[in-house]
Amino acid sequence: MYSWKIANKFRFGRSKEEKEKEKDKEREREKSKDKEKHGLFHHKSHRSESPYMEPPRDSVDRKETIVASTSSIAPVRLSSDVNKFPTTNSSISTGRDSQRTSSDFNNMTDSTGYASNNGFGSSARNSGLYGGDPGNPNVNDETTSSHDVMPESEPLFSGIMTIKVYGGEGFKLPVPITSNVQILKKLLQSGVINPSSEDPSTDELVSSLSQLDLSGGNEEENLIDGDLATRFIPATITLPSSTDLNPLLYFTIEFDNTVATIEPESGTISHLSFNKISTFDVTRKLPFLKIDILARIPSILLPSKAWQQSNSSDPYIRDILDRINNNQDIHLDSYNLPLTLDFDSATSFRLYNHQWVSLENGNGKLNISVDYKPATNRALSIDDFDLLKVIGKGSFGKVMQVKKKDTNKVYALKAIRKSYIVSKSEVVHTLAERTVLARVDNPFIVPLKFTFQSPDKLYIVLAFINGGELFYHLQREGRFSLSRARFYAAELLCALETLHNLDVIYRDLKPENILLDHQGHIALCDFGLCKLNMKGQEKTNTFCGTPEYLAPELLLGQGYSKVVDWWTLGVLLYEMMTGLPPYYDEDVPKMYKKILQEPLRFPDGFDKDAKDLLIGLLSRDPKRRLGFNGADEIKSHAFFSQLSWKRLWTKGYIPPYKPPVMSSLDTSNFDQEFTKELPVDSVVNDYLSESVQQQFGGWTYVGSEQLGSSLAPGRSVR
Ligand SMILES: Nc1ncnc2c1ncn2[C@@H]1O[C@H](COP(=O)(O)OP(=O)(O)OP(=O)(O)O)[C@@H](O)[C@H]1O
Repeated sequence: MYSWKIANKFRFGRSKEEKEKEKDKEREREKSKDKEKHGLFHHKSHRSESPYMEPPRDSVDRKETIVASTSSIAPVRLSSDVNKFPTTNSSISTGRDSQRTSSDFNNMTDSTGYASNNGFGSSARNSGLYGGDPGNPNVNDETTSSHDVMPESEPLFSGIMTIKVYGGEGFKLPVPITSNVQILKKLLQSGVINPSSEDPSTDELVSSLSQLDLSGGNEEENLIDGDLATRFIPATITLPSSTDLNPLLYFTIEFDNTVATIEPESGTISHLSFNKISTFDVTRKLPFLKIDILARIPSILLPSKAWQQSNSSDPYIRDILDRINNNQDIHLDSYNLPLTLDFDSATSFRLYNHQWVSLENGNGKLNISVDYKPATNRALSIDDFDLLKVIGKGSFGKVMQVKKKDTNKVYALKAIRKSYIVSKSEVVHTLAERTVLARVDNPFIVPLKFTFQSPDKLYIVLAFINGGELFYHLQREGRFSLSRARFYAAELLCALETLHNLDVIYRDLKPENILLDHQGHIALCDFGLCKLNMKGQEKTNTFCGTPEYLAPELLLGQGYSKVVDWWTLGVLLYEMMTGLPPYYDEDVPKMYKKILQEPLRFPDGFDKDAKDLLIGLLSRDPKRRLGFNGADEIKSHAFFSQLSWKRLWTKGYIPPYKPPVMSSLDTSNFDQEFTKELPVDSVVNDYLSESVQQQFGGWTYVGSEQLGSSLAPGRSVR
């Protein structure tokens, strides 16, 4: 993942330009130190010298995944050999980032003298059949062929769901708003109050409102109680300083992590009219769709600061006021609308007909209809999408924000050049990514919508997750509060548990691979390092992952099982709570040595339960690591005792932080380096032999597990 990219220490073969940049950076750092010494910086707080305390975050680079496919390059004998760890600079083929050719890869010898040739010839590598430890029968290595990672056939299922929202009733504002006459006048003029009623004119209404004792006991300020406001205040307003219409209330419908925002057309807060239609691509039989009601109250409508201070002893009100003052939307209520998609219907179907749906906590109701229409299972092509923005670049190609032409739904589309992955011997990993995504069904894993291919490229269409990477948020904030770290760890634990239940090891947990959705829930992405078919305690031996997150058994080349993922969960929790991974060192071999030998240290005052959990997860002996006997072991730890896993599973907790996302089109959480690029699907003219093309058979996915190798014409869009 490359957004918010900063200089990368772990890439090897750094160019002259990069080295120059680093020197410049070093000079800048020196200058900064000088400035700090002379008191020119007052915004940076001093940090402890303690090794486990947080250094300036900007000294921690984006962590680069390393992908090496041999078991023989990793083993290091403790202590005497500890300085001979393979590093990305010397010995580990990064696979994705390496400039080496595949034949270099075959005969590579690292600086420690460990040969990296795994016994497979170059033809095997070129066809993606690489990796492994042929000498060790107990070890399951990357000898998987494309047939092993290709999905079994499953019944076809896909369609289009149309949701019509007619109106809503009974909503209210969660806080009183100011009754300043100027503002009220503007507000009341800005919406259609209630065309059918015999309401007095705006002026009359304003004057009658200002004569009311609306202060609710507060003599000094004239306020309109949230409940009362509902009858007068339009649902959509223009503010004194603007001409734009803003909804005070809106709601979102979420299906399979694709979100539609429904804003009112007219009416007052207690009596809204929507008249909106939204269509969703259905590729999985999910049991419900999620409806959330949110308030977007401009801070100009809030009572004075003095009022806020004297009335914020209630944590609920305080939280709401904080959010409004920080321009955040307030979650008011939600409802999981049950869906019965479990039918084999070749014809259209009405699931709800003008149904009034009451929200969970009784804060209003909505009138809706839901229709389902089965789709014709044809393979998609790039022509089915409008390309909107570039949002990121992976090692194999770019990721674009796109809009599907028929449903108008916004997705992330990852385009991968076939010839490139073949040349990097990454066919198996790429197929594994698609297979895992197609099989997995977990609320905290980015949902796959479709895959298709052209003669030159593979395409993956995913739900567009627009709250930004966890890495980005952690960088900005330094560290997270205990409850926020716990929330993310719990959702990730569920995601990893699901993968393990499918016999998949994830292998690359880190903040860079975790996205936040529009509400602030976790969406794990980048499944390019997944290892499939890992039953029980079965071991594999491929040296891959991210240096800071490598588990000791992986470094020691002893073979590793699913339990490595629990180590990485521990590293991530530690990083979220302190700002740095536990054994972080700029020098990679030193960091590996620390991972194997250094005691685990905690800052003073570290939460007792968190400490105990981390000691369990970061146990160097995989057999004694918490989670060795399954995820339940971790779930029942005291650190999570306040959590209902059932509720968590349904996204039932309101996330502690909501990223600033205005709509499904919003790309403000993505690096401008990408978003300012022209979104084009570049033309390539690679020749791929029939046998190479055959490896990609079964790639195509439109909600069914398999549409074979169907090749779309692959016209490039300009
Ligand atoms: N579903 C998504 N929604 C929003 N953004 C996404 C999505 N998937 C990927 N991205 C963005 O695109 C970037 C690259 O994606 P990704 O990491 O999957 O590519 P990759 O080639 O596998 O990367 P890597 O080189 O790290 O393996 C990510 O950093 C992320 O910012």
